[in-house]
Amino acid sequence: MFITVENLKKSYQAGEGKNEVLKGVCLTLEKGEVGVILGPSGSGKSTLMNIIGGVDHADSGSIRVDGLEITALSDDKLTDYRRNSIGFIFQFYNLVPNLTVAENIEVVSNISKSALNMDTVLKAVGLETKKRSFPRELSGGEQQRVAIARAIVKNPKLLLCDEPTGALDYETSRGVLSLLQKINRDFGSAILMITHNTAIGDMANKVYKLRGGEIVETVRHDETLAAERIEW
Ligand SMILES: Nc1ncnc2c1ncn2[C@@H]1O[C@H](COP(=O)(O)OP(=O)(O)OP(=O)(O)O)[C@@H](O)[C@H]1O
Repeated sequence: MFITVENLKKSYQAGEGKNEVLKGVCLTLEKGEVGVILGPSGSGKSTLMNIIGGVDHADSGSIRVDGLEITALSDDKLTDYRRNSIGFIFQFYNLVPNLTVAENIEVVSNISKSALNMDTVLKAVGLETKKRSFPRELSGGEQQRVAIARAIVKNPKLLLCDEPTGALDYETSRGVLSLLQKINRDFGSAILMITHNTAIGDMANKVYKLRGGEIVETVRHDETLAAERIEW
């Protein structure tokens, strides 16, 4: 198994008491699979993803990514893991406004051990001609493509996507989902995606439904739908 999350628990302090945000979450993903985490606001989706991405710490439980036990890593090793193994994509693209498209991508490729070639990545996201543009000169969909290029340039084992289409219209969303599907196919990165949109689950090999910090249902698809065919 490529990713195994076992009995993951996380609480935050809330006044005098504790807010139990993850109550023993388990999930698995094979190499190159797409997983979707569906759940209402506050169900713990971002917390789960942050812990898998090495941005936050669990209270207990285990996460293995390609044989590496994340919960046991020192801070330095966790930084290495975040820097080299994980690509992050968010709803709001988090681009640096005064850097060009190429420079935004270089911020990441310069510190990655096995960075891909800039032109390969720009071609993969269809932005060859926008290399010298600034984010303000791009549409929302194009900015998200830059964010995707920045995430994949490090050649990550796992792409973590938190509502990647949350700020985009219907057609642009489908374009971004289709691009993620193509990247999954061509680069072999596993994808774990958070969404409120149940229809997006149809493009995933596995759908995990999270409610109140627990996985209440797991759906496995033997066949996945091409993003262009998803409707909502
Ligand atoms: N750093 C933190 N400190 C304290 N509480 C937190 C922290 N991060 C998240 N929480 C709490 O954990 C709960 C789950 O938050 P989380 O962001 O994981 O939910 P979510 O399912 O991603 O929600 P949304 O869809 O609205 O983004 C919420 O009650 C939130 O207030």
